[in-house]
Amino acid sequence: MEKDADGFYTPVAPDAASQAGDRLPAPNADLIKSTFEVTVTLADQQGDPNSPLFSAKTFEELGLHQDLLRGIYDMGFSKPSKIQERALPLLLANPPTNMIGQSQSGTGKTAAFVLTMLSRIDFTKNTTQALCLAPSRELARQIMSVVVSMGKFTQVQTEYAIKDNHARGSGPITAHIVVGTPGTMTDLMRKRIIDVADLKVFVLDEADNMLDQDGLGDQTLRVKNMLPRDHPVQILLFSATFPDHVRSFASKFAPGSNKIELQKEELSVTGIRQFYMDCKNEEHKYDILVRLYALLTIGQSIIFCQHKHTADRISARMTAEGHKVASLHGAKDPAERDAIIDNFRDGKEKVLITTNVIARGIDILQVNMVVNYDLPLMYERSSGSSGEGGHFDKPDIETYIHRIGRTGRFGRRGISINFVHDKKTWLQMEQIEKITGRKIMRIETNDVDEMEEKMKEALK
Ligand SMILES: Nc1ncnc2c1ncn2[C@@H]1O[C@H](COP(=O)(O)OP(=O)(O)OP(=O)(O)O)[C@@H](O)[C@H]1O
Repeated sequence: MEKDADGFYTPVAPDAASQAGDRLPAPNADLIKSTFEVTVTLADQQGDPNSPLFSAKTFEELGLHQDLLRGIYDMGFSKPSKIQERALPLLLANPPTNMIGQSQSGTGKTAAFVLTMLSRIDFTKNTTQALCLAPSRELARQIMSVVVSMGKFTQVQTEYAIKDNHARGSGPITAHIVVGTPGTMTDLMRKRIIDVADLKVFVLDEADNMLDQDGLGDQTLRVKNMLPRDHPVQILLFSATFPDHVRSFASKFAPGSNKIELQKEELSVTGIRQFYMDCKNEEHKYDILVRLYALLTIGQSIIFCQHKHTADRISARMTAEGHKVASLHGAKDPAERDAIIDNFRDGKEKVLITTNVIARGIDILQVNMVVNYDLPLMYERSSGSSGEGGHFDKPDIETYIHRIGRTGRFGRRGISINFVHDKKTWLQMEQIEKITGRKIMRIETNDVDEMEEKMKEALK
């Protein structure tokens, strides 16, 4: 079969809150009352998408199986969030329709697609019927924990497609739902360890990243091109961001989709107060981070660096100086990565120094502070004739939105602090401020009391 210019084959139709500090921000907002508006575009252009018929105020009215409703309530959810209210009626309708769903970080996208996967499984068959891909093993493991919690009262069987999880020679996977990262998923499908003949739902979480040609696009497309072509598979793409350059590819990847979109100026939630600190130079950034330590441990915090070696360097230095911090990045081995994120999730570590590996999706409610030790930058290829080389000069707006979205989850308050240390980084931050339309306030670096005051105020 021929592939087209975009590499497609014929398109297929349609916590554990824990022992963290005692001054945590309370979930102070009911998301159902949230002010952000979404635009709903229906695939078949039939009906008024703003009619109440297309939204669900309660989980009961979705016609879910009793076992799934029990799972939802057991997780402590009482009402659908805004994205769930708008997306679930469309996701669960028959015949199944593809969906491109966008809503801000921490607003409940996971539950929307997990419920869809669970509600479409035929539990009388021991075959794989839903696949879900995520950009990191940490996120795949988190999604799996939602599948397991929500499916607690069903007979759902699950399996991972992440590195080092499926022992060599352990035989075919027959689990109903497989969650993983694209490289391992491709590998297991190629070796026919995963058989997708009965597949009904295919989900991409963090879909803009999963489809980006500079990201995981090629690997994701390989998985897509191995899906069955003799029956429709419902394709669901979810993210808080869908930059213009992936939007049209996304529409081709999930043809005939219903779409839920955010306005550009509403990409990040209002509960996150954003600050910056003027540092004198790289070394001063380190000094400031150390001075912030007491504040970082009020709740939990994530410090983002551009490079693995920076994360390792500052965590080693802080540890040597008697501070308790952990570092996590993609060069660590899988078992170590799992232990580090699990300890952080359980509140055993309060400060996590990391890279973009956990910039997306990670949901740890106790995280009330995010520090951009380095601003997120995008790799730009040189326009020269050789096409070789490139540079990191432009701010990566999407990654910024996802990074700060690790705090302020589901209506909670959180703060983010950017370290700027020269003209270039200042201009990059100015660009972020302009594009996201959200004010970034200055905090004085040599006045610790003011620093503490402003932060406590922001978390109230
Ligand atoms: N209806 C609900 N009622 C109460 N809590 C909910 C509800 N839906 C989701 N949550 C909680 O909200 C938090 C954020 O949800 P989730 O991780 O799905 O956000 P997200 O939209 O996928 O964010 P991101 O864009 O960062 O991936 C989770 O802790 C989840 O348990």
